Amino acid sequence: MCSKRIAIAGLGEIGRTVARNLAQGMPGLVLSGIATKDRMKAQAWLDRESIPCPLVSLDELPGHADLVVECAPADILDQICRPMLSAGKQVMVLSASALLPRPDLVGLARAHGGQIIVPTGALIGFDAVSAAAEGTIHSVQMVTRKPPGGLAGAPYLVENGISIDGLTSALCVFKGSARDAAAAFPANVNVVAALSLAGIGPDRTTIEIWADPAVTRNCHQIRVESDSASFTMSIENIPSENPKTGRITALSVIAALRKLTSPLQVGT
Ligand SMILES: NC(=O)C1=CN([C@@H]2O[C@H](COP(=O)(O)OP(=O)(O)OC[C@H]3O[C@@H](n4cnc5c(N)ncnc54)[C@H](OP(=O)(O)O)[C@@H]3O)[C@@H](O)[C@H]2O)C=CC1
Ligand SMILES: O=C([O-])CC(=O)C(=O)O
Repeated sequence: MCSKRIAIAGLGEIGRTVARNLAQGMPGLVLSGIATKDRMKAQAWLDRESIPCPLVSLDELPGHADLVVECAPADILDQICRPMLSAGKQVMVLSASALLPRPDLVGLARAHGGQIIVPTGALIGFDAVSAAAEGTIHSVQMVTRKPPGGLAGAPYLVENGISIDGLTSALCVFKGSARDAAAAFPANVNVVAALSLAGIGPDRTTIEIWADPAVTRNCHQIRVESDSASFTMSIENIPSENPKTGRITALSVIAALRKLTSPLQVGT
């Protein structure tokens, strides 16, 4: 049987870990292409890691892959998804914040037999949330606490003149819907965008975001009330070299990729 060809768009924190694991060998999967911005930097990294893999442009991805792992800046989501989905292929999307204002991408996938896969990423419990969504979910509330460095530069902070430099106590910098949070903090709370897609949607899912100098991890707490169960979940993510991104994110992608071909699947 032919291996499924997996390409990576964006060779940063997540992309490098996924590339390494695919290159080391994952059953039924082969690393078939990488699209990145700085090709010289990417080639130097591939040479250092002894990973043989063609570097391709975003529009060449459909010719090289059955599935693309999108782990690039949110503003190029369209450029990655449209050619793949139009060709009836799969995209695993990490920039979940950028999906919320683009429901047409789901329509494109439907029209051409493609698929968008949003992995659990830096969060937890999408199995229970999607099971509860088969019944009636009354509310999904999330509270995120990050070290100030994990929120620095977010458009909402800049546009509203909110300074988080030198904070000595926790500051609530945002309270609102997942939809508004995704627009306000596009590189910081992809987690709530993904959670909203698993559950009751971006307008009814709510989030508080705190800049907290007392935490060293990206901490997320979720409370779900439904007609089948009430549950509370929390996760404390160790930041990777990119302080905005928890280490577990790339591992979630690897686990999701492994499920694509595994003879045993555990969890919804
Ligand atoms: N769903 C979730 O739970 C989570 C989602 N994320 C999201 O995942 C995405 C990736 O995160 P992360 O790996 O930490 O990000 P990084 O910033 O570490 O890496 C992004 C990479 O994208 C590359 N890139 C920039 N422009 C282009 C382009 N035009 N074409 C191809 N590649 C490009 C950059 O390449 P170069 O180095 O050449 O500039 C960079 O290496 C982000 O959108 C992030 O917000 C993050 C954490 C959790
Ligand atoms: O959602 C994100 O973009 C990242 C995040 O909160 C985390 O890694 O904990």
